[in-house]
Amino acid sequence: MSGTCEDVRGSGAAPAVAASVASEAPAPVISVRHVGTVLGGVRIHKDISLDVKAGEVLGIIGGSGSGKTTLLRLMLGLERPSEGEVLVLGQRLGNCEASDLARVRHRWGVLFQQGALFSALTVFDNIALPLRELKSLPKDLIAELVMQKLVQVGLKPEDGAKMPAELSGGMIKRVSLARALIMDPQLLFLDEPTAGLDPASSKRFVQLIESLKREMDLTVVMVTHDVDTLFALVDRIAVLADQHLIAHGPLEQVVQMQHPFIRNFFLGHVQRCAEESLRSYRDALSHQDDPQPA
Ligand SMILES: Nc1ncnc2c1ncn2[C@@H]1O[C@H](COP(=O)(O)OP(=O)(O)OP(=O)(O)O)[C@@H](O)[C@H]1O
Repeated sequence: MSGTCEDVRGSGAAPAVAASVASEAPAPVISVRHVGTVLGGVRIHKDISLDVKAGEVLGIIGGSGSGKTTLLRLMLGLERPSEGEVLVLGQRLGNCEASDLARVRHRWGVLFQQGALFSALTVFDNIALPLRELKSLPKDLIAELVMQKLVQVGLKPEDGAKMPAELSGGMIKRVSLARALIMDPQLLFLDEPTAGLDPASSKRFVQLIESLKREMDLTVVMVTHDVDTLFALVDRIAVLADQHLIAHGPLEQVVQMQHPFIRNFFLGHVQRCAEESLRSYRDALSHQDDPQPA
């Protein structure tokens, strides 16, 4: 199996330089070390190792069934690795105490693919849920925080009274994002954030994620099939295929790799990844208005 981009870049460093760089580098926000996963007797991952650095957006791509969502679930402590270990925000997941897991979970937010809103609760109550679970905040403060988040994700305060069934696809995503961010997390996980949205809504939602990422200084891990979303947001990508991590590095380096999955995935898009094109694409996106939540 081919090495990662980072393996290749790191291999040329003189040992003394490598050691001093390593001692100065901040600890990664997420560290996946030699992880293997077997679910229901089926091997999903073999020897996966990757880091997520503070402040970056890591995109995870791979074919259907390649184990992207399972990797996300390992990072969320919802699955245990069969081999290796996963550390998130300094906490080793898998066999930690429930109270330690609960503490670290308060420091991340998750946007699930279908939004995962509770259909019997209003928008307000869906967003307030994580705050109410703390059982220590006064009602007035909860109301104020929920209203702030509604506005921050581009919704109106009066949308708080609506039921999920009354919302458009774009609004559902925004409510889910507000809930994911209500605890002001350091880390945000996004599973197919633009799935099911039309191109215009998808573009507006990506703009919103980009501006919130900057405002809140978030580290983001995102699974996506969508090339435009990747080009708009990610710093590095991790590519899963044949149970392995076949690439892990900056977007512009990974697109050049010759693995058949990578070639097919980026077919027709390689030129867009040239540094200048990428910069102007992102500039154009961040300068467009974001008027409607549609
Ligand atoms: N609990 C489980 N028990 C057995 N097999 C599982 C379980 N969860 C996932 N799998 C299998 O693991 C493989 C990877 O699933 P996963 O959902 O992680 O893939 P994915 O890359 O996210 O796919 P997609 O892009 O289609 O959503 C699939 O073959 C799936 O059927």
